[in-house]
Amino acid sequence: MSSTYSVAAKAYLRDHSNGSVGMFQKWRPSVIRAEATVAVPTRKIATKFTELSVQSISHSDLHINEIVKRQTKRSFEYQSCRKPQFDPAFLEEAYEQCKNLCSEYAKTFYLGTLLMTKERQKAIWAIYVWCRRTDELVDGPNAAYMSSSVLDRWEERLYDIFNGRPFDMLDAALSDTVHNFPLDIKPFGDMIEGMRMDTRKTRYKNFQEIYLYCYYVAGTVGLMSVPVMGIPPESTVPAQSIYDAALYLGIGNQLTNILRDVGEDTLRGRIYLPQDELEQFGITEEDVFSRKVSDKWREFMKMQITRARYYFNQAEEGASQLDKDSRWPVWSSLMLYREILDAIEDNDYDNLTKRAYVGRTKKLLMLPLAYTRSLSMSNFALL
Ligand SMILES: CC(C)=CCC/C(C)=C/CC/C(C)=C/CC/C(C)=C/[C@@H]1[C@@H](COP(=O)(O)OP(=O)(O)O)[C@]1(C)CC/C=C(\C)CC/C=C(\C)CCC=C(C)C
Repeated sequence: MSSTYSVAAKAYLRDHSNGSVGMFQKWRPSVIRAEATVAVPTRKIATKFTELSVQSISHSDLHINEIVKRQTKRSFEYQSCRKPQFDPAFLEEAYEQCKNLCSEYAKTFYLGTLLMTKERQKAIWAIYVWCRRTDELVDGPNAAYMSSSVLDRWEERLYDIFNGRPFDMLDAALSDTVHNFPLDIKPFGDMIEGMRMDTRKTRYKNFQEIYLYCYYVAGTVGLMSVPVMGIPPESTVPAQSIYDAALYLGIGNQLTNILRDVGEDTLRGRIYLPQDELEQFGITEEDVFSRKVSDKWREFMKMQITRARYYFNQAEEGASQLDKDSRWPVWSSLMLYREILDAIEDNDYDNLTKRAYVGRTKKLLMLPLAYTRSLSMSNFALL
């Protein structure tokens, strides 16, 4: 299917806020839902205190291998045959808007994208904007209007994007992107599923449930990014391990995000921490809601920080396997987010009343450091 967007269509897309759904094949995530119990062996890492489970959902349960296969296809005629034909000026403006949103909301990351090729930059900006808009549905100023039908409609729009029938200008940029790069729809759909989970759930029984949530809302970003960032032909490691690393970077980022925002989340009645582990440390929900930093809390946090660092370490090797022009933003994101964990330690583990942050100067100093890291290509076998 192809479609041409004229200036009139452009205006229509901008102004028409209730576009029809059109024909589409309903996409449904095939991965397990949070409530499902999955019998897979739990991997553990030893910490100073005790063993810590690090992964209790296997990537095959999340169907990652199938996504990798589809995204590493050498030819992707299945997409190019449906490539929408947009008016070039319209498309240029669409990408320009994505670029502006990205530079406004994610300054450091935006800076990191500047070394990438033009095509890749545009694609990452378009993906970024779609992810941000998805997140805003549940976390943004209009979150009060959130309902399952809003997410259903967003999912229909996702299908339309992949079918070359975008609803608005920003969707059109992504529609072009998914036809320029071998991007599979599943990680996008899984992110929407993560937003659904967020609206239903305010407690997480164990790390398995947290891991699933982190996969949905952030691991998916890693999976979306790899086909755009590219794996160079000289890479000797299996694509699957690079995708695993990308997913782990998302998990590490999201775990860090959660640890940074514990206090803020309690104000919304939410605790994104494993209840069984809180219990093991003798911490009750009331303790969390009273926002008092006790020694028990500090010990608990040390463990959680160790686990988040584990994921960043797992991601490092993969970051060095990406195309060299794409490594800088990845290293910046990795180093910057990991630094937030140090900031929580510097606050003596008070993430209940304080928000750990990395100052502007530190952020700026990190950019050349990340650049240096991005110059080296790893020779190590992964994972
Ligand atoms: C290079 C790079 C970082 C590319 C990713 C660009 C991209 C498409 C980002 C989208 C991020 C986004 C808006 C996700 C929506 C869900 C969400 C809010 C997730 C949290 C992000 C940060 O949120 P926020 O902006 O609110 O944070 P602050 O409050 O401003 O601190 C997350 C924590 C998830 C972020 C996850 C990633 C960026 C995944 C990174 C993984 C890769 C780019 C793969 C790299 C490949 C290898 C092989 C390691």
